[in-house]
Amino acid sequence: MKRGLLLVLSGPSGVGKGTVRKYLEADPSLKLAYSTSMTTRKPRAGEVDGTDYFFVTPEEFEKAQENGELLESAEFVGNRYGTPMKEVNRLRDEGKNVLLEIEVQGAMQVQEKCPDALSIFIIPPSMEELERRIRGRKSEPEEIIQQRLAKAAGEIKTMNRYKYIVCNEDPKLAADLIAAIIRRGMESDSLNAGDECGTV
Ligand SMILES: Nc1ncnc2c1ncn2[C@@H]1O[C@H](COP(=O)(O)OP(=O)(O)OP(=O)(O)O)[C@@H](O)[C@H]1O
Ligand SMILES: Nc1nc2c(ncn2[C@@H]2O[C@H](COP(=O)(O)O)[C@@H](O)[C@H]2O)c(=O)[nH]1
Repeated sequence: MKRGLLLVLSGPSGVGKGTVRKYLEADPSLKLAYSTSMTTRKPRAGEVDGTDYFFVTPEEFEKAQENGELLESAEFVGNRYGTPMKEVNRLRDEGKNVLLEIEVQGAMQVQEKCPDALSIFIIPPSMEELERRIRGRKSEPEEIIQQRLAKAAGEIKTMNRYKYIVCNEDPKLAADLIAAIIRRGMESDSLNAGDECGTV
């Protein structure tokens, strides 16, 4: 069986990564499996442990990191986030294309460890629109919104370190463009020849 791809979807908070992902997940031909991250952030209303994130204590996060269980990790606006590696490898071995939805520090770590990863950076149509979206979501207090927006400009400057850049003006169009990138990756023999992304 052909090993699945490793897909990295990154971009500033509020750009619409999760929204675009939902469109992609609705297409079974893409054989996507979402990698559920670990975080020390508190759950938002409606978020489910084990589905949206594995919500853990700082001590549990530290232990996972010390045990070498994380493919990548980062601190983002006061909380820690990381990708459990074992599950990523298991799903790829099953032929699934594993999607990481992560911020830029983690995306850089993955690109270094796994040069075959298909990395995609999502940009907003404008900074004003990014602010409208992050505010419109009403999921964070003002202080955190300000911190996330302050980070966004620096994050956008890293976009040329990704294989693809997609503007999310319309989420369905952005998802269609990303689906085309994934299909092309699925047809390539060189991308998923068993890269050494680390094992647990
Ligand atoms: N193309 C779009 N046009 C207008 N609104 C959008 C678009 N894409 C996403 N949104 C809205 O923007 C808000 C932020 O989207 P979303 O939560 O998907 O962003 P995110 O990048 O996953 O954020 P985070 O990184 O903080 O998890 C949501 O309210 C969503 O409905
Ligand atoms: N480096 C990582 N970043 C991650 C991971 N899981 C999510 N994220 C990113 O963090 C920010 C904030 O997320 P939020 O849910 O608090 O809005 C956002 O950009 C996520 O994509 C991860 O495992 N590693």
